[in-house]
Amino acid sequence: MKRASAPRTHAGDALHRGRIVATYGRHAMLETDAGVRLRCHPRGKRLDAVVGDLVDWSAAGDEGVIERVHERRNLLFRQDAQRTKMLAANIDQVLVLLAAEPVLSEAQLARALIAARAAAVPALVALNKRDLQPAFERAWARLAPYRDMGETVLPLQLHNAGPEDATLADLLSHLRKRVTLVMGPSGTGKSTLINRLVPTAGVQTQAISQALGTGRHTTTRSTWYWLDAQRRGALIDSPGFHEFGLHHIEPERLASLMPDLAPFVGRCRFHNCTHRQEPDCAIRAAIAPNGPIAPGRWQLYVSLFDELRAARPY
Ligand SMILES: Nc1nc2c(ncn2[C@@H]2O[C@H](COP(=O)(O)OP(=O)(O)OP(=O)(O)O)[C@@H](O)[C@H]2O)c(=O)[nH]1
Ligand SMILES: [Zn+2]
Repeated sequence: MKRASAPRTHAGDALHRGRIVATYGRHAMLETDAGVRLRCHPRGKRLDAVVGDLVDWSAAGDEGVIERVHERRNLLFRQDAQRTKMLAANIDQVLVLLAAEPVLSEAQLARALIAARAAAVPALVALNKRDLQPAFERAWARLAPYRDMGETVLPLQLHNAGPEDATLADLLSHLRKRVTLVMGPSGTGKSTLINRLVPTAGVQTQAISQALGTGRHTTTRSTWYWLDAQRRGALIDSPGFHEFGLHHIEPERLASLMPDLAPFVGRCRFHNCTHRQEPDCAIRAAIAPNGPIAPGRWQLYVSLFDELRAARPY
């Protein structure tokens, strides 16, 4: 019986499969199927691979050359007037980590959820620092519209938790065997969470910084951490949450990406209703303090719509 020969590059070098676990500038760290990590760079000038990508690579000395990026199941990115940033590919879900303090920005949360939905990636919200009262209760109440629209919102306490506190275990049950992109504003506890769930995270980060030649204090763009020795679940941290640009989303698509507005899309008098001031608008008719559409959510929609429309040159 004839054996299939291993795939090769045009130059005849053997191709291997790997996964991108960190990127920095033109360089990336890839992990082989056997779990070995090595530094790699793209065949061409630009690195178009992102954390989570599956790639074909060939060996060049003790480095790898990325020959091809496999087709992606999904790709999460943000885009503002200046640039487009790919955050991660092939993920199972996004975790938006918020906290009692710093006071949460609903606009930031809404943007992250819209970006996830636009990429067809499920999202999960956790509100950390339950020990900080009454700030926690206040923040929890502000998240009521999100719970009402069906988002999963979990309370969390990463510090000062009593022995009977089950919030971290609850969150973990949502993370097991899944690949989760963790995002959230500065100071909500992302590093604390990753260090609690991935005891070797610090060592891993250091190894990556050394291999990619980044400074000791610069963080790479995104980093992949396995949650378990069997390498089934993973967390990806992603810096730069505050300027979560949505310029890749057409304004006309916005309402359908907001779960509380979406059921009313297509029910307005005008088929091209923008839901801002047109008569007989089904979305505006559904605005009420206790839902289905909270007034603040509609205001968020309007300001985002205007921003996205202004970002388009026509
Ligand atoms: N009171 C309280 N503090 C917490 C809790 N979890 C984390 N913190 C603290 O919150 C602060 C910020 O936590 P980090 O893990 O550094 O936050 P981060 O999201 O990684 O922040 P950046 O690195 O700036 O993005 C630290 O001082 C933590 O000790 C908690 O459950 N309760
Ligand atoms: Zn309308």
